[in-house]
Amino acid sequence: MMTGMMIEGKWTTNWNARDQKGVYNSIPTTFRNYVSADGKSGFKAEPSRYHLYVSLACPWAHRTLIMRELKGLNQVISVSNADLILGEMGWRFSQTPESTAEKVIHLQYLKEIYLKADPKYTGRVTVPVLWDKLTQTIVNNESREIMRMLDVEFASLATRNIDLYPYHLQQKIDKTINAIYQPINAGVYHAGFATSQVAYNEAVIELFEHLERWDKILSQQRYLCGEQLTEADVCLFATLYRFDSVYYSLFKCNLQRILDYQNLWNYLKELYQIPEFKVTCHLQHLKRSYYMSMTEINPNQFVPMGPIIHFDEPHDRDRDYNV
Ligand SMILES: N[C@@H](CCC(=O)N[C@@H](CS)C(=O)NCC(=O)O)C(=O)O
Repeated sequence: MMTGMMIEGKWTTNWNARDQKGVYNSIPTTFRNYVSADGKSGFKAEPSRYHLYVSLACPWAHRTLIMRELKGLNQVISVSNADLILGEMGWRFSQTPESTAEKVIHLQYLKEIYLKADPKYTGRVTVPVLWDKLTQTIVNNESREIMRMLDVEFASLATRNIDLYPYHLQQKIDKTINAIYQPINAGVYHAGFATSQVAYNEAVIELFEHLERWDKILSQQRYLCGEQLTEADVCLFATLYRFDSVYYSLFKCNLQRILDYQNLWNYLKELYQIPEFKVTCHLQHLKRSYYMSMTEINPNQFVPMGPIIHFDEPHDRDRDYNV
């Protein structure tokens, strides 16, 4: 989703995220501080100190919401949900049945929150954002790092005893998160926002090669890094969950549906059926958000009625993988 960006503290809608070949490039995230358990980073993990700004449509923000649920951090970290539509002025927070007014610093737009953290900010204004109420600044706006902080640094405040970054799997988890990032998590956006046939073709071919590969791996093991649910699964889930409803049609990632992959589809159902994943899933909201916000690729803003997806159907993932 793209609207404007901030240059030296000024909002502009006059920019293009594509290069001359029509390839969509993501701009690196800029707030990269870290909350730590001991506070040595300058940001100590403490209850009620931090706030998350998210959109329920956004797959990157979705990672952080799932982690917050899995760790049982709901009372520790508060959340604001952005309005359904990402408009010309970027994400906005107002009180509607589907979004929450911004009650922490009492600002309407996410860009105002970025400016409060850095009046000369240059970069995209994206969710998720982890805000520190104590020092009144953005700690971090990179989903992968926020997810990791909630998992590791907030562990002593967690009310659920689950570790998604276990010591013996750490290298594998990092490698896997990296391996799925470019071709799959970002790959759907590269396809959807490409402005040349060549760039679109390349993104789609790469995307489906990687989906195929992970489908095979998941025929031999239950989760991406083996027999244990990890952060890497959270990262893949957020993309797979949106795939058949949004990326297949709106972004033209349509060589196959996730439903057509025996293992990816059953894996997706299994994760969806975990209560802490399910409460973060809002398919109707996210469909409307994508189809109505992305006027560049869907100018009439129609929202398709289908497909009807039975995420609650039984899955086959509790089978024996050693045979
Ligand atoms: N690198 C960021 C990317 C986040 C991102 O692209 N968020 C999108 C929503 S899905 C956004 O806020 N876009 C607003 C914009 O580009 O103006 C992360 O993983 O946290």
